[in-house]
Amino acid sequence: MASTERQITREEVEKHNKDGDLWIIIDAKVYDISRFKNLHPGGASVLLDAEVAGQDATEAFYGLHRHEVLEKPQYQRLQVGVIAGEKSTLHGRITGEISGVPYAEPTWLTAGYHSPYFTENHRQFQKEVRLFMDTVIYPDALAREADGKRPSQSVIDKMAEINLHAMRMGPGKHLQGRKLMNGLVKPEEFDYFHELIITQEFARSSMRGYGDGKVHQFLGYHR
Ligand code: HEM
Repeated sequence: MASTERQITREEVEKHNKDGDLWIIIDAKVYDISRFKNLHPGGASVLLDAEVAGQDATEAFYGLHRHEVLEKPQYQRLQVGVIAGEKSTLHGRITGEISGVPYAEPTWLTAGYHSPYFTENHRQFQKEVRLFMDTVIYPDALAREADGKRPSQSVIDKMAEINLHAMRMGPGKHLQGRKLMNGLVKPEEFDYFHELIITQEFARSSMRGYGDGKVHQFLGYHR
């Protein structure tokens, strides 16, 4: 059985509440932070606090960290099991997902908002661009941010395949005869609002801090 499936009771976790033998619960998952304690960027003392050591630290954790911290492999490895009979309820962003949080998305593209300019095709286009950003651009932006290298050729090729750069230049003759976004939008239907969506998606991904400057490099901007 993988260590992340091991069923552990809350009573058991409470026993591991001291320096050298330290467990905590975050969102029904049990983490052994005995050794990590001394490497914790937030210091060791907070982890030895009576309300944290051997306890459910979900609120304390989410008050101070982004969810993505727990998704990093070096921290995922700290998980030793799950609380018996309980289920995790918190998750990070779902790939390609359009946020339901009020004002997290451009209002004119949110469901129920009527606009004389934006059509269903624009909304579908937004979804496709978001999915492309999440699955193709982000992973490479993160990796290139870490190693300082240029965007991967494979990513540039994929961008060329859907004609992202051509679309980024806006509507016009240069789109004629090209297949845009796998055929989702016809060259003669492509308008400034489609272009706006692409620009917004790149800006959004930079704001989220995913490979910040690197995301702009994909569009040919420079820091
Ligand atoms: C498995 C458990 C934990 C991991 C992997 C972890 C990891 C980290 C990391 C990577 C940082 C650097 C900042 C960031 O990237 O967000 C950090 C900062 C911090 N952590 Fe934790 N942490 C854990 C549990 C906790 C708990 C339970 C507390 C509770 C009280 C805590 C309190 C803090 C504080 C006070 C900071 C400094 C925040 C700041 O400087 O703004 N951590 N932690």
